[in-house]
Amino acid sequence: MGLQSVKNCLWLPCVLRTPKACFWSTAGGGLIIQSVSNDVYQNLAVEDWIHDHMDLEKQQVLFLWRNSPAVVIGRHQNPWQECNLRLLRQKNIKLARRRSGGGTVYHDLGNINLTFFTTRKKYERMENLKLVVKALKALRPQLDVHVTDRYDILLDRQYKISGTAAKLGRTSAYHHCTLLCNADKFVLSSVLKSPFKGLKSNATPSVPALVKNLFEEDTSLTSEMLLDAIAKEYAMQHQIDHHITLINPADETLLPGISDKTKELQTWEWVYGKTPKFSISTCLNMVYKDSVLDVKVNMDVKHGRIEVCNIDLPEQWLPPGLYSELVKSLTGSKFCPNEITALVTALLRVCPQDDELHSRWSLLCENMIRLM
Ligand SMILES: Nc1ncnc2c1ncn2[C@@H]1O[C@H](COP(=O)(O)OC(=O)CCCC[C@@H]2CCSS2)[C@@H](O)[C@H]1O
Repeated sequence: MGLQSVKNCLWLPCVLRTPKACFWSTAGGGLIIQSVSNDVYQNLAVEDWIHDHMDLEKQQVLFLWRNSPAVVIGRHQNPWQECNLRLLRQKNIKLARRRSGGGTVYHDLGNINLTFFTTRKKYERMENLKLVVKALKALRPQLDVHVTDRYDILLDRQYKISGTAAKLGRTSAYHHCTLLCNADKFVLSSVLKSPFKGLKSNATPSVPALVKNLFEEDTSLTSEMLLDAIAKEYAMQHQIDHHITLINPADETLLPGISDKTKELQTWEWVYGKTPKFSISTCLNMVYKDSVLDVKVNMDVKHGRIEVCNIDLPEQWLPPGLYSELVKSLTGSKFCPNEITALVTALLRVCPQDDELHSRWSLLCENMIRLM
């Protein structure tokens, strides 16, 4: 079944009922839905919505979704430690923090995401992954794919094609996983490299792996074929019809409260502010008038904000008043280039207009901002 034969929203005729009743009135033991959006925040919000609103005792759900380029970190991770934030900004790649634990992955349209929603009691990652492997094998029996004991799916015994994470609620749960079809591996590896040295934290570290795209192994495969094969296998195991119901995550009528969920996932406070406390101890090698100046910088960052800040500048390099103003305004600020740029620009404005001071200040600030 291609996308053209995908049935439109099954619950459209029942928008006047409560959302729960609405989902309820669809197929018996399960529902397969696919997002029409490629926005990572909207799609993660759909996960939250289903987790919070649906009665998964009555029917389990498989949610299929793909995102435009994004890096997705785990709930307890540190984005500065996990990826190259500067490169993400340059390339316009979104950064999202999901609610499940685990490591950092790269998404683009060449990567499929699958979310298996069940009650907490019925949550079974291995079964879900075996279902995916079975679907792949049904499509291409010669594929050498298997599930590892850390719930990755490997191709040819060594290449990761799928990573897993999960969220267990009080009564509901979901297990979601990726499937690399033809993602940009060059971008994947370059954005998942942190330039940071000297960062200390208790955040969950990712477990880097060699990755491969399924389409490298078989060029005749398409994402639609894979989605369809997975939907078929899921439908068979749940004894439901294998129609894929399209869902629009921007539809407040169908998913009341979804836009607030989407907005929350986009906030700085969620993406960066939820980072476990960390400290940075680094040395800025600043080239000034043909010599290299080593400036030690130590910072403690809590909730994404600078809590303690020490910059070890040579004496008299900056007027002492300006130095203490700098440290004072950095303390409490977001560890974020935009915020720091605004702050140092404002500080310089109240300083004497001296060329020498100006170039020293710019050099220091540029180096500090590059850290973030
Ligand atoms: N898209 C994708 N798929 C599989 N493996 C990937 C991907 N991107 C990066 N990687 C590799 O996995 C490691 C991190 O492995 P690690 O085991 O640390 O983390 C994971 O696997 C998390 C999977 C989360 C899945 C969610 C499903 C929907 S939203 S995100 C990374 O360093 C790369 O080497």
